[in-house]
Order: sequence, then structure tokens, then C-alpha cells
Amino acid sequence: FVPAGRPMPTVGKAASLKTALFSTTEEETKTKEPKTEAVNGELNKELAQVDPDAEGLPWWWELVWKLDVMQKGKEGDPVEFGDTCNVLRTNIEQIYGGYPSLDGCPLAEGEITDIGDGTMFIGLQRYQQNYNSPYKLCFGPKSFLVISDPVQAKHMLRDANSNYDKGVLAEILEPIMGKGLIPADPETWTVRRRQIVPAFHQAWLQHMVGLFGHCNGPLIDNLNKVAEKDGKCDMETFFCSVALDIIGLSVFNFEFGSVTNESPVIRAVYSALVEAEHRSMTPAPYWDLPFANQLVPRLRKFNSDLKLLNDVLDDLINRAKNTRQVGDIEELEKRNYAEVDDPSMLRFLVDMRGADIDNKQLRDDLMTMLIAGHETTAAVLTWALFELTKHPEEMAKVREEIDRVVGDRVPTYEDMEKLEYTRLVIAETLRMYPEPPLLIRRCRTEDNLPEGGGREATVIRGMDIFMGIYTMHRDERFWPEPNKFDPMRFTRRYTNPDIKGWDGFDPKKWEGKLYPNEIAADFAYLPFGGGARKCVGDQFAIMEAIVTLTMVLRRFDFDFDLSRHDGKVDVNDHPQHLDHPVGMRTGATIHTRKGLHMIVKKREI
Ligand code: HEM
Repeated sequence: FVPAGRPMPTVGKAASLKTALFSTTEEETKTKEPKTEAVNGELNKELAQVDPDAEGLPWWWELVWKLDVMQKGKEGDPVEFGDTCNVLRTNIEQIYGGYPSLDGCPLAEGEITDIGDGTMFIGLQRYQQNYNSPYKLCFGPKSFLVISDPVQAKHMLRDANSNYDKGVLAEILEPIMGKGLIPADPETWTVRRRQIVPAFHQAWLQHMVGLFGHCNGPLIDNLNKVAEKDGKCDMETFFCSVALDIIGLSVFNFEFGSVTNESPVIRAVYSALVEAEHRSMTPAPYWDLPFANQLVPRLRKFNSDLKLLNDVLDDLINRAKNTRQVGDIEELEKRNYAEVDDPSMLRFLVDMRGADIDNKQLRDDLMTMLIAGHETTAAVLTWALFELTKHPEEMAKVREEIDRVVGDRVPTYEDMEKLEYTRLVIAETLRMYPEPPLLIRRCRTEDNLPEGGGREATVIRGMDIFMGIYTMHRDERFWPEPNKFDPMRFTRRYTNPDIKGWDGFDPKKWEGKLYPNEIAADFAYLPFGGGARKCVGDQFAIMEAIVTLTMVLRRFDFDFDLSRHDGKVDVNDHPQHLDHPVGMRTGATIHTRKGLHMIVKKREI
């Protein structure tokens, strides 16, 4: 069924389109009684419920969506529904002489299989080469506007940020993260962001660097044991475990101990992540149906896992509240963390004077940190090791720096600045393998996109948007030789006058900063997003990655375990995207992991 995802009609013409669909006069349409002859009784009832003045999606789009869903549910009776759809299609075509396009964006005609194989961002990159930015993509019953241009991204994320919210992402994540900072609606977000940002103050980050080192101890022990046996290990799993241990201790002072054991709580964390993935790939939200939560086994399991996690978090929150010691932000930021029993972020959020310490809101925020803060960091570590193993000359440069600056010590906060090349390696890994590779938005107020390197467009209220971060990071108009692993690129100036309004990459703009950020690249580099909703954990994550990489590379040598990668890792060339050994995300979700299987040996120093 074609209309879903078609460009939308102009607002001015919407009334006559409505008339055409209902085969009635403008006056009669107001009664919301559809009169289309080909519509059978059941469909008639559905149509009658469509609210022409509904907020969110334009009414006619909602209608088309319903038709599509109903058609899918009626496989025994496709002709009748097909006829109705054809009437709709003919009516639309008659009025507009084809499908109308308010914004003039081309529609990517593609098979859902192009993008549904777990590497959706690769499909989007292919479409971008044909259609440039923005284009529209029909994705099951939904359609998305896809943009991958720095000038347009800057507009959406920074200049006109208040016109957009998290849309589909918020819907998918709501059962897990509630109104946590990532999915939060703009009103909740404004209040929570103001309270959460101070929690990442300098004294805390400084203390966290020590905690990262501490959490890496068990990983080093484990790798030593593995090296003494056959050396075979999945480094992605190890990095996930260490990142989970770090986030547990730093955010709510909870020992997951996941490097050394597997508890029901850890299983519940992963089950929640897998469910989020499943939901993002399932067009019909069956979990909202009455009794589904009681009847569908996977939903029962998901709900019991969620309950387990909620109970743990509630217990931690209650304990923190029972020992609350209120202080002003400035006072709390000057804490001597060496003498604090519980240095967690939860403690800070509860102790802050005037803070919202409602259990539900705190739970939502902690759950958000837990989910946002560990797989992302684990992914960058995994890919960094992958690229360094493929490039021995880069590996040698990082090693030289680690040996010179840190040696056998645990890295300190002061080391972070000196580990310049290691930081560039992390930054380059985040460029090539941004996690998430897509950002998701929905338009709240009609907006106009600037041209940039693509075309101007109007974004209509209700439109869902994918921002192709992976596509942009691999676009040669913004990054020369984009598929080359080249950490030093961030030290070179680059401009492209063909992109209207883009300042290019300027190394001077990130002098004194921890990593080359979106400002230096004028929004062509967005591993942590940009504008008001930029990641709050960026510094934390970069330092965590540096400490872990430093400690592991100082002590161990790695080689690919080709027996586990079907002999496919191409060490001479950039691997074909679809052979990526590690899964990636579609914005909200994780895809099937294949793991990074390595042979580890103790390093001879
Ligand atoms: C390498 C690691 C990480 C990457 C690549 C990453 C990436 C991102 C990105 C791209 C966004 C913006 C999403 C959007 O605009 O839709 C974001 C937001 C966020 N991240 Fe991270 N993140 C990382 C680590 C962390 C960590 C360690 C934490 C917490 C300790 C964290 C907490 C958050 C939160 C709370 C937000 C929502 C911010 C807001 O909407 O105000 N992230 N992250």
C-alpha cells in the first residue's frame, strides 16, 4: 500500500483532499461522517474515528496509517481493502496530479529488507547517495524524513531545537526509561537537565577516573587468566561488562560485578535492552493491546525483569533518601571525594538542595544513565581495538604514548590531557563507528530547513526524522577519505565551499578541549549529538574509554581470532560494512552482536 510515507499535501490543500477522500462536500466533512462509496462497514467505523483536528500526525496521514494496518490484519480479504486503498490513491492523484509534496523532498523507494537487517544506517547511507539531504523514507506503516547534512543538523539540534522532540524514540523507550533525560518531553527535560548537569562536576569526574581504574582491575585479572590458557576471548563482552560495572558504581553505588559473575540483575538489564530493540523494529505496538502484558510470554518476562530492576533501584533510592544530607550545589561540588563513603551521582542528586527527589523521576533518570552509559562506551572500546589491531603502526604510536605517560600505574585525571594520541584514536573511532548511528526527532512546530549541501525543505508538524550521523561521518564532502582510520585528521583544517553555510573542520576550535567536538567540525561530527540535548556523559565516557584502553593495551597484545570471524576480518583493507564483527544500534537499539573474538597474549615489555 503506497500512500503511507508519501510526501504530504500543503496545508491549504488539505481541506480539498479531505473532501476527496470522503467523497463529500466540505460542509459535510465537518460532521466527520465519511461517505466514500468503496468503504465497507468496518472501515467506515474506523474512518469515523479519525479526528481531522488531531494533534500530532496530520489527520489524513493517520487515516492512511489505519488503512495500512487494517489491510495487513485482513490477509483473507485483501481485494476489498485494496480497492479502498486504490480509491484513496486515485483521489489523491486526481487532486494533485500525482503525489503532492509540500517540501519537495524525494521519496526513497526501497525494500524494507534493505534497512531491516540490523544495519539500517548502512541502507540509509546508500539512499543518501541517490537522494542527498533530506529525503523521505517509507518504513513499514511509518515514514521518516532523513537528513545527513551538518548545516541542517545544526539547525535542528541547536538553532531550532525547541521545534523538535524525541518522537518515536520516546514512545519506544517510555516503558523502560519513563521520563528520563533521553526520552523526556521538553517540559520535563528543562527541569531535569538543570539538576543533572551539575552532577557531572569536575571534582566528581576527577574521582571517577580513579574508579575507572579500580573497575578495570578484575578485567585485567580475567585477561591474565585467559592469556594463560588458549587466549581466546570476546573483547566486546569484556568491554560491556567493565562498562556496566563502572556505570553501576558511579551512578548509584551498586556493585554489578559483571566482569566476574552474572547475576539476575545483569540479565534483567540486558533483557530490557533487547526488548527496546525488538520494539523499535516492530511496526504494530502489540504490547499496548489489552491483556498483552499478561498473555504474551516475552512481555511477561520483560515486565518481571523490569520489576526486578525497579526494585533494586527503588531500594537504592530509598537508602540514599534516608541518609540525605542537603547542601547547596556549590557546596556539594566542592566535596572531598576521597573522604566520601558514597560518591555516586544518586547521592549528589538526592542531597542537592531544592532537587526533585520524587522516586519515579529519580528511577527514570538512573535507568536512563544505566542504559545510555554502558553499551555506548563499550562499543567505542571494541571498535578502537578492532581498528588498532588492523593498523599496527597506529597501535605502536598509542602504545608508545601509554608507556611514556602512564606505564604500569593506574591512569590519573592529569594523564588525560597528556594522552593526546589516545584521545585522537577514541575520537576517530567515534567518527567511524558512532553509537548511536542515528538520532531520532519529531517535529512539533512546522519548520524550514536550510539548504546546506542538500536542499531546502519544510518540515511539517508530526513528521518523524532520522538524522544519519553515520552517513554524515562517512561522507567525503565533510571528511576526506572517510573510510580511512586516520586519528591525525583532527589536527588538520578542512573546508568545502560547495556546502553552503558550513565552516568546515577547524582544529583551533577544540584546543584545550578533551576531544574534537561538534563545534570544531561545525556539526559534521556528532558522536554525542549537539545543541541543548547533547550527551551529558561525554567527558565521563571519553575518560572511561581512555583509562580502559590504556590499562588493557599496556598489558596485552591482541590478534583477531579468525576461526571465530569466518576468516573474514580483512586486515589490509577496510572491511565491508555488512561484515562488521560487532553489532550496532539504530538510534535507540542494539543489534545482534557477533562479538569481537580475539586471541590475547601477555605483552612483553
Ligand atoms: C561513548 C559513549 C557515549 C556516546 C557515544 C553517547 C552518545 C549520546 C548521544 C548521541 C546523545 C544525544 C541523543 C540525541 O540527541 O537524541 C546522548 C544523550 C545522552 N547521553 Fe550519552 N553517550 C555516551 C555515553 C554516555 C554516558 C556515560 C552517560 C551517562 C553517564 C550518558 C548519558 C546521556 C544522557 C542522560 C543523554 C540525554 C541528554 C539530554 O537529552 O539532555 N551518555 N548520548
